Amino acid sequence: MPILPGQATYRILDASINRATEGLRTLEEYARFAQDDAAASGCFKSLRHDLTTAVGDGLDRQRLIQSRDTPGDVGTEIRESTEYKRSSSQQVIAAAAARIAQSLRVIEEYGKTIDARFAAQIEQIRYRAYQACATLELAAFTNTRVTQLAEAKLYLLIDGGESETQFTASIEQLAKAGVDIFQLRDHSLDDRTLYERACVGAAAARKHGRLFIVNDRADIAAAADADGVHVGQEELPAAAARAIIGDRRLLGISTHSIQQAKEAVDDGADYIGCGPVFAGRTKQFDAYVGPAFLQQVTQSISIPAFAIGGIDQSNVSEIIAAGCDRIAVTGAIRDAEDPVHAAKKLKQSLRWEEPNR
Ligand SMILES: Cc1ncc(COP(=O)(O)OP(=O)(O)O)c(N)n1
Ligand SMILES: Cc1ncsc1CCOP(=O)(O)O
Ligand SMILES: [Mg+2]
Repeated sequence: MPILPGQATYRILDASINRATEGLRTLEEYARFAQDDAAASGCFKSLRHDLTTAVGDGLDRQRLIQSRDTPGDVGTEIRESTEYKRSSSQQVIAAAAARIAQSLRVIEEYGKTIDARFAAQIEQIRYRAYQACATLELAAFTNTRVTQLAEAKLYLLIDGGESETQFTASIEQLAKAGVDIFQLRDHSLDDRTLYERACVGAAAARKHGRLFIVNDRADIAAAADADGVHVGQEELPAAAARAIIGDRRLLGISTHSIQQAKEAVDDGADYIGCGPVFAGRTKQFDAYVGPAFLQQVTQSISIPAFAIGGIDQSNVSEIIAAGCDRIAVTGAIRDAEDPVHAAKKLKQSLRWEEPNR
């Protein structure tokens, strides 16, 4: 069927309106279901609504529908190889944002040939869409776990406790006392109980804006929606753990030498554990790295590094003197007469203060 010039314009407009609406809907769903952000979701919904209203008022809907000729559209056969590839939700968002911007611009330009007032309305919608897309993209790219990790100083390795109730109560009390990261480390629990503790622990930590990591088990970390997993040198390799937990969860790796620390960075760790620094009651070792290793790490490693092993109030100053102000502990809090007080005191010791000059 030959296409009249006016019909071609309507055909372009129809395709672009559909594209813009689909893109807006894609972002609306992300804001609603992935970010639980009612304001952002509402913003995309009203953009969609305003676009539909502007089209209804400014264009002849019958002509739009009559111009549609999907089987005859030569463009449906042309596909870029990247068009079917989206390896993360961030890519989905970036693609949808680009589609919205382009299609609104097309509607505006071709709309000018029909009705200047309609084109001006679309221009306003386009500006609002730019702003909404930029805000959503920024939020999607910012991993709040990484931001929280960057600020964390006190990391506690904790077992599953006597019951779910006791476990969550401990996490809540210690989170208020200043523990920034909890790691569920319990080799005695069966998988089901470990998973259940991880679920309630992650929720309790999140309630107080703290992170919750699972020791050794990437599968349980992902299933329980924890913030990440911590693996040792003889456990899952970094790439395998990452494949299970995904890009948005944190990966911690134990390191015992500067080579291992550098490897961990290259392998994509978000943080490292450095130790064992001193002898402690929780786990026995044949050798200890001492504060000298911490000095090497603070001089050459850029990701957060937590000193671990036998650290308590009596020797935390040695860690700080080595240039490290992040510690991971078990016994210092677990075995204290007053664990909340012990956590508060450790946290105070880690606060960086401007030295007198
Ligand atoms: C923060 C942190 N650092 C080091 C370790 C030790 O991990 P690993 O060497 O795998 O030993 P286990 O904890 O699995 O016995 C850790 N768990 N956390
Ligand atoms: C799991 C682990 N890995 C190195 S040291 C350590 C135990 C930490 O516990 P504590 O602080 O009681 O020495
Ligand atoms: Mg381990």
